[in-house]
Order: sequence, then C-alpha cells, then structure tokens
Amino acid sequence: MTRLLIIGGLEGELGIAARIATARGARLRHAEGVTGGMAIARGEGADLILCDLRHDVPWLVRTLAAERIACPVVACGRDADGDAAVRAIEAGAKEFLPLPPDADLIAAMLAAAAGEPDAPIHADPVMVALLARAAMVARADASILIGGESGTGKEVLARYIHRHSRRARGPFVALNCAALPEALLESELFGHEKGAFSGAVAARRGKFEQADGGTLLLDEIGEMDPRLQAKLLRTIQEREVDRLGGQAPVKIDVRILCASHRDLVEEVAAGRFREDLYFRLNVIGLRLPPLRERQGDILPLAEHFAARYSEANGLPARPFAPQVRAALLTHPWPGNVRELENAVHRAVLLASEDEIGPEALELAPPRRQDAVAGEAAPVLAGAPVTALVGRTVESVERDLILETLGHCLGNRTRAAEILGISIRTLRNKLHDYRAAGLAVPPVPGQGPFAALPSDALRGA
Ligand SMILES: Nc1ncnc2c1ncn2[C@@H]1O[C@H](COP(=O)(O)OP(=O)(O)OP(=O)(O)O)[C@@H](O)[C@H]1O
Repeated sequence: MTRLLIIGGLEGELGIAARIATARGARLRHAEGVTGGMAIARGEGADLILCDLRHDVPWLVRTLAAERIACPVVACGRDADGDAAVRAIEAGAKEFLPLPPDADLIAAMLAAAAGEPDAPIHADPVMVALLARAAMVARADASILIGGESGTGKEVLARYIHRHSRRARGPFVALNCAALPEALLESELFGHEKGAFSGAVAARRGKFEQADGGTLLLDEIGEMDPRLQAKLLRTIQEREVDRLGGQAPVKIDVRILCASHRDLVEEVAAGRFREDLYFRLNVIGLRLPPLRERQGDILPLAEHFAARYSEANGLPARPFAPQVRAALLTHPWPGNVRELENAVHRAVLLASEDEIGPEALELAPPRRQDAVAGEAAPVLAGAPVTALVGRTVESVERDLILETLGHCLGNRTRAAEILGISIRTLRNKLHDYRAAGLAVPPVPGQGPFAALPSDALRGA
C-alpha cells in the first residue's frame, strides 16, 4: 500500500486530493508544514510526498536528498503559481500536480510511486469504486471471491488485492483449477512426497505451501471436482495441508482468493459446488463488470496496450485515428479486456507509420452462441500460416481448436485426439470461448444443426 504524505492545509483542494488518494487505497499521513513533514519522512518513511507550493518545496527536496531519504516529491498548486512550480521542479521535485486535482493523475502517481507495473488501468467510475472497495477489503484476511466474465481482469484484481494487503511482501501464487486434470490438480495444490504415486520421483511443495505467508489465487474454482472441493474445505478449516503420501500435515498461513466466471450460486443450486465451501470462500464478494459496462476504461486501456506493445516491438508510439477510437468505444467486447488487448496488439503491428488507422483494427463481429451453418467459422478462420506473424499464441490456439472441432463435426473426442490435448482441457477451452461469445460447433446429435451436411457445418 502506498504511503502518501501530504504537506499543507487539508481544508481546500489539497484535501480533495487527499480524499481521492485514500479512496484509491493510499495510506495517508499529513503535516501542516515542511518541518513536520520531514519528521514523518524520517520516522515512518513515505513512498510519495504531495507538498503545497505555498510551502518551501525546494527546501524539502534538498533536505530529503541531504538525508538520503529517497522519496519523490510532487509540488501541488494552481496553474497561476507558475514561478513557484518552476523553482520546485528545478530544485528536484518530480512533478507538478495542478489543483483542483484530477483523480486519474493522482491514481497514476500513486501507481508509479508504488512501482506497480501491472496495476489495473482504469478510469470509469464503476472501476474506481470497485478498486477502492478492493483496497479496503484487502487489509482484512478474509477470503474473497472475484466474479466476472472471462477476460475482465480477475487475476489482475487479485494481484492488486495482494499488493494492498498486509501480505504484500509475501508470495502471490496463482493456480488455474480448470487447466489440469483432477489428479494433477490435487498434487499441484497439496504437494506430494517422493514415491506418492508413479512418476513422483521427488518430493514437491504444493501451491498452498508455496503461498505460505502470502496469497493463493484459485482461478476457475467452479471447475474443481467435488472430491477436491472437500479436501480444499478441510485445508482451509484446519489451516494445514496433507501432502499426497505425507506422514504429517504441514501448517500453512495463506490468504485465499478465488475467481470464477461461473455464477457459483447457480453451481451450488445445481449441486455441483459445495455450499459450505462457497460460504467459506465468499466471505467478501467482488464482481468485475464486463468491459461493455465500463466504457470509461476502454480508451485508457487501449492506449496502455498500444504503448506497451509498441515499446515491446521497437515501434514508435502512434495515436489512434478518430475512427478507431469510435470503433473501440462501440464494439461490445465479448472477450472483454483480453479481447481488447489482443486487438490493440495486432493493430500496433499492422498500423502504418504515423497513426493506428482503421485498416489495422480487426474486430470480430459479435456472435450468437451455436451459430447457424456458415457462421460457425471461428474468428479469422482459414488464416494462412504466413498470416500468423503478429498474432498472439492464444488467438492462434483458439482458431486452431475451433477449426479442428469444426472439421470433426463437433466430435470432442476426435478433435482432442487430433489436437493432442486432453478432452478435459478441450472442454474447458470451449467453455471459455462460449463465455466470450464465440460460436462453438455443437456436440453431434445435440446441436440444432446436427442434420446439416458436413460442409455446411464446417463453415469457412
Ligand atoms: N484493468 C486492467 N489493466 C491492465 N490490464 C488488464 C486489466 N484487466 C485485464 N487486463 C489484461 O487482460 C488480460 C486478461 O486479464 P485476466 O487474466 O486478469 O482476466 P480473467 O478475468 O482472470 O480471465 P479468465 O477468466 O479468462 O481467467 C490480461 O492480459 C491482463 O493483463
């Protein structure tokens, strides 16, 4: 959690800045003047100092430097205080924050001060409120269940909670419960002793032990099978894990965060998820809204991804053309932030020299589930191999899986065989694609198009 020190009177606009910063999860200390501020910086330390320009900012900056206290100072004032701002910056103040304060600017400063490279990018009031709540509940040790469609940023939020918790210096460990078959998931979670099963050639600490003193994120918890659910409940209640093949349980101190794109209440009602475990995990519930319900986040996220992928690919930073901005704002984003990230990544690679224009933006048309024949083609189906450069592994994998399944007329077993993956992995992936609004060929004999000829089903 960022320790913010504000120097100056809090009755006016600086007070508003203080409230914004606290709402964004900063821990606030306050001093009326620079001498009091220095005393706090020496005693408790600070990650960021906001100092009113009416105080002696140059003295503050010099004294911090002389005492080797590394802490950025941001000078705050009205635009009219130009001369004082220049003097402050010349003395070594990091930035000038114009008053009245802008909430996004404060958030960016806090994120930079906290050194949070993967801080959630956000601007929409819905997300501002959600993150403020997350930062608040992060301090308790209670379990949190994070709901939200696939790709909305549940893991990003979980990491944010960890960083704002008193376990921030401990490990953050994540495990996707949908990605592994049951037996493997069990040993990944709980660990095993050497020889516990064939192939267990050495003892291995499970994720619970790895997360000791920190936070464990169990992603896609709704996919966990009932036997493991029972074992998980026991582990949480007893605060100790039994390694497979182990002699004695091992004490653990772990905070559990869970994420699921399924409605776990429905899963409980359907008898697929244990009610007692649900109540254990859902002490606090947070729901990430789909991207289409937080329009204010779209452009800041798009700009963030454009900057990131331009830099990563050694390309110049280019602005989005106005048509692209409009298209980004109106697209429904069934795959949420992940879809936006992939679309912007592609656009950055395909764009011309001076701007990211509409020709570089490929947006998948919105799809109904189980689309009619001919529409069953996956996004970018039939892309020749030479067109793969510039695409993410994830999007190529998705197209490969959907095309293969279409080729097998929806036969999951056959498609999994051809793809060389387990049927469980295939099912999990198809589930995600469906949740993201993509057309998934139905199981033969069950779908509405079972009677159609194969060519029609295969699509493009
Ligand atoms: N607010 C955000 N700021 C920056 N990046 C984000 C944000 N939200 C999501 N992302 C990015 O979008 C992608 C998907 O996010 P994440 O994996 O957290 O989603 P998820 O909801 O856990 O998805 P799934 O349910 O499929 O596991 C990631 O690459 C992540 O970095």
